[in-house]
Amino acid sequence: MSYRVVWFKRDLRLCDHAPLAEAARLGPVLCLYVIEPGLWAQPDAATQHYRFALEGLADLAAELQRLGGRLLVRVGEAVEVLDQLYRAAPFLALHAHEETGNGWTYVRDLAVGRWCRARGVAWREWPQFGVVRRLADRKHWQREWEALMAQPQAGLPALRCFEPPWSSDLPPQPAQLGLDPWQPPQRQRGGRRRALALLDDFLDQRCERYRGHISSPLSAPTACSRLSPYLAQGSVSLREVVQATRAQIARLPDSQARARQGLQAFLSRLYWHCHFIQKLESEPALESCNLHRGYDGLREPDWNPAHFEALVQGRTGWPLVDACVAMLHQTGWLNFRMRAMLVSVAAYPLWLHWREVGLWLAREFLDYEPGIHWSQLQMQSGTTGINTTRVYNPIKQARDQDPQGVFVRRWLPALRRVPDSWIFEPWRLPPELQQRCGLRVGVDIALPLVDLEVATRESKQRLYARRAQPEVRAAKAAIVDKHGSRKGMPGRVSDRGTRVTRRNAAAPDAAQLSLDF
Ligand SMILES: Cc1cc2nc3c(=O)[nH]c(=O)nc-3n(C[C@H](O)[C@H](O)[C@H](O)COP(=O)(O)OP(=O)(O)OC[C@H]3O[C@@H](n4cnc5c(N)ncnc54)[C@H](O)[C@@H]3O)c2cc1C
Repeated sequence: MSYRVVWFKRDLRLCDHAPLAEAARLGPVLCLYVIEPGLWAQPDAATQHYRFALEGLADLAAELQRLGGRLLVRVGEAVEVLDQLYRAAPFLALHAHEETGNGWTYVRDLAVGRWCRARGVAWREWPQFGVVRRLADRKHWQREWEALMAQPQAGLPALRCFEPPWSSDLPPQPAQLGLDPWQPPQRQRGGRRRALALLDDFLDQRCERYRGHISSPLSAPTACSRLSPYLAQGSVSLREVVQATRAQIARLPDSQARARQGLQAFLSRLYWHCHFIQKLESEPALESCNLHRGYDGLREPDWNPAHFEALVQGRTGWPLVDACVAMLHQTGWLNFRMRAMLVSVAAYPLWLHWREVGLWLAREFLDYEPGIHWSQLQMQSGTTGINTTRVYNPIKQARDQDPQGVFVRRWLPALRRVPDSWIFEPWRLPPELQQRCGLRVGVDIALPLVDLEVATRESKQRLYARRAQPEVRAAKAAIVDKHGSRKGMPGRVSDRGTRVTRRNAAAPDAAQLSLDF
């Protein structure tokens, strides 16, 4: 019997799944998920991502079973698995969503394409985000995003499942895939049911606190939607979330102005989600090379392993930075402002190149989404050439976002008894007070690695000197053209929180910097 294979990757759902809907409309379907050892061996992969995917797979398998279907899970490289399947039971076509993943998935997809051509199997792919393959020009991108989000969700016709020739493989243990077994004990758990519950709760209740509460690491965990890992694994589709949000806005009475503002701000994030992934889609090299090649060699020769190690261990000596690292390690999540601050501290006073820092954070973030992640890493490190430089001072951020030191004391228990006046600069504590608080500076909390003010000033000077070079300035226009946001994009406000005007519109992505209000 001829059938079509639907290859599930980071789209673990049945709802709004165009490749599945189309395959089911045409005839019998085999639903396949491949656990690819090569993918999990990449330096950006972590046990938490793997476990989260398995949790999503369990929900997907249960949903399929309810419809009388079955999910086939195989362990092996994609081309190998497809070839074995084809030899056992030839199929007509391979259906999948387009994936803007890391360099490894890009190369794997090329290999799958070659295999399909060699076997005469039709490979059909559908976009799952507002990301356009082979985009010629950014000018009309926003229109395309709107059109995709407005399309009706793909409905699933009755499923006729092709009975696979084998049973599913048992998923290997993370260690068998070469993964470090650590996973954050308080991380979010995967699966569509959890994603939908979070979405409902956010749209009904939590959106009221979205504006004004997403910058502080204290309020952000409940004020933000927390949908990011589910969007990254595709347990919900972006279109589902956009449409549900728009429907909720339309239902809200006038009296619910705060909720409406919150939801509108949230919608602008969903838009930026795709804006950033589009950058990686259009420029796959940005995962490992500076977007603006004029910044090559700026930080590379000065790699300081001691600075990197201190950052990863949460031993920079700046309490807010170390508390964020501690929270991230336990939960797998941080809000936008604290992520930006971490990267800024790494890139400026610690003068670390973004690539190693980005790999570490990719493993730490449960929601790792290569397109957003690498674009943000470069943006916060000043190597895109098109963004206003924003350098976050971790002491000022602590005073603004955690004025009573509640967050810092929660994640750094050694500081619990330190009085407020010293809480963000414990190295200034007089020795007798240190003794009274039971704190040994240099032991319980590290001494700062560098003088924050001096190191930040020097790093900015180095960056500005590079930026002022005529050839660096000259190359900027082409990057703006290819990657810059355009006038009229949702949430496009300047980095001082004001709307982008014609006068300040020259810094195309300045807008993004203020997205956390
Ligand atoms: C250095 C750095 C690395 C980042 N890496 C990732 C990553 O790997 N994966 C990821 O999903 N987000 C990343 N972000 C963006 C942002 O911090 C997270 O999307 C957000 O904190 C996730 O929480 P949430 O779902 O509650 O967000 P909400 O505020 O509820 O936003 C809803 C959704 O909008 C999207 N979104 C939100 N903020 C942004 C943004 N600034 N840019 C693009 N899309 C956005 C996400 O999909 C998010 O789930 C990164 C930010 C920085 C500064």
